[in-house]
Amino acid sequence: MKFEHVSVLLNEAIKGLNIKEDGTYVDGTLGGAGHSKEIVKRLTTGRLIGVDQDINAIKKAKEELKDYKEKVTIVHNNFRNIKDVLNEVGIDKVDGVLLDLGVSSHQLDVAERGFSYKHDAPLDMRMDTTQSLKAWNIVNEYDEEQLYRIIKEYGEEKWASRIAKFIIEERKINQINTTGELVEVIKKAIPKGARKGGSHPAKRTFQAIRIEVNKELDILEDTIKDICDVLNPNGRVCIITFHSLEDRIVKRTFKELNKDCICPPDLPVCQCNKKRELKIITRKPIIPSEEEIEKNPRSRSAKLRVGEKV
Ligand SMILES: C[S@@+](CC[C@H](N)C(=O)[O-])C[C@H]1O[C@@H](n2cnc3c(N)ncnc32)[C@H](O)[C@@H]1O
Repeated sequence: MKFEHVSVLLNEAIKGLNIKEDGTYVDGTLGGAGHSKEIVKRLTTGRLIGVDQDINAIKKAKEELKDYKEKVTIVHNNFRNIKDVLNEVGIDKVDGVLLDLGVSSHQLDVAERGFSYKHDAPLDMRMDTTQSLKAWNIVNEYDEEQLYRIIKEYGEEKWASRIAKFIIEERKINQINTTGELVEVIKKAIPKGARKGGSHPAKRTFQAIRIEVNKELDILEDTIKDICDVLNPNGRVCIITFHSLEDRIVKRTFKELNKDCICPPDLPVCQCNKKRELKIITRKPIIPSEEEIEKNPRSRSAKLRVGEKV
């Protein structure tokens, strides 16, 4: 299958990175290399380190960036390991880091990856296919309380309690092996009246399971702090998120990094010694134009936040 992915907030992210032609940049989420290509085109003596945890994305990015080989280093890894990745390629500090979070359209479109409720496929959802935890393990091995917690928290699903209960009931009879079987259980759990209109009934639960499989939220705060550590002064971090849970973490972490002392106000002298590390460039997140949303409906929920190392 062709690797199709339309980059979201492309111009806005490139502008946000404030690219210097001799700078060093990291794209932590290479995907189809749409953003990376625009970064590398702007470099003369500069360098781009591209990272993705999905081996298919790595293959695609290598092909897309083959004309820029001398300026690009591509690494199959999780962006949570950004410090190790830079260490391994002998780089100490960088001038910008981009994270365009979530799944690519390609990952959603390849049925056998098991990300989509629109195709029937084994329950997988791993971005990194070398890891052992799959959606199958969550659906068939988590207890009711764990299922409820992730569906409620990561899916913000109103019917989380019923969905968790119905999954457990189904498991007493049959294992749930495919995305299609899971969709049927979710449909049974959500009362018919509540299913009219709006989004697909399985959308939120699938999002929740995907986040749990790939530990998408657990790693975000620490990664942003690590990014801040590796940025040169005036270096930029640009993060594109696709749902409110991710955006909240980015907003909160940027705010924390933007603060000086965080001691309780009644302490006469500062004991935390915390220094402001990041200036917030986007007070409000940048969102796609109506034109972009019309051309690429997947961009609808995107938000870009930009910070600058002080
Ligand atoms: C939305 S796509 C990026 C698309 C890319 N910006 C483009 O324009 O083509 C997200 C990519 O990030 C990767 N990804 C998500 N979380 C990751 C992580 N923690 N570490 C490394 N790659 C990750 C996914 O495998 C996917 O290929």
